[in-house]
Amino acid sequence: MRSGIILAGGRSTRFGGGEKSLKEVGGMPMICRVKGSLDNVVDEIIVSVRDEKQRDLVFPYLREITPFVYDELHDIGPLAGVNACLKAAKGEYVVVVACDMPFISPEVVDYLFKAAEGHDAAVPVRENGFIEPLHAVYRREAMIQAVDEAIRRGRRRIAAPLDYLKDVVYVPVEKLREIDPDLKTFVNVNRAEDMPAE
Ligand SMILES: Nc1nc2c(ncn2[C@@H]2O[C@H](COP(=O)(O)OP(=O)(O)OP(=O)(O)O)[C@@H](O)[C@H]2O)c(=O)[nH]1
Repeated sequence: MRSGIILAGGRSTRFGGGEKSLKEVGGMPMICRVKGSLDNVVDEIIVSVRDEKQRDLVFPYLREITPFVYDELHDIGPLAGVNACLKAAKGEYVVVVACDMPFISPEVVDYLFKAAEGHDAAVPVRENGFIEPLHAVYRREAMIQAVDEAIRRGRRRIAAPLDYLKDVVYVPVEKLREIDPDLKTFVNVNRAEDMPAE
């Protein structure tokens, strides 16, 4: 079984003004686009929000996306969402993505699931060594322990748990061009000016 975790508990401080995940790209809120991209590649989707208040305020019309999972730890950033959702998920493998990646490719996600099979994770890596831990597949049980360890050591960077996984497959991003030639799957909207025209 495969699970999909969509992280949406951020405060969108760089974007400024309003809930970033609900900003529309191509006439659809980004988070709905992300969900649509995962629908056919995973067996369940979990949306990670900070707390019930955030869900009620900003996702009133996304209630069909269940379950929502709330952070158990606060003010530590995305790792809090990963931590809570991994425990709620049922899949042996999970894909973790951000809500602000409007062009996620289902084919790339499927490729990463297959690459992770029998390993602890499949994480895209760029030629310059930059990795994409928020567009990656993890073996859930191994990642639960790795995230716990990172948090216990006070390490909050989203890449920190990788140091505690034994067997990570790094997938060259260039290899993924065979599936997604323009690598739009990694487009990440952090600021208002990052919003695609499409
Ligand atoms: N559940 C949860 N998700 C978070 C948290 N912080 C960030 N995220 C999510 O993690 C992903 C990456 O977040 P960032 O880019 O670091 O933060 P952001 O809120 O999107 O934007 P900034 O506030 O401008 O940094 C996004 O999908 C966020 O919604 C958190 O504290 N809890």
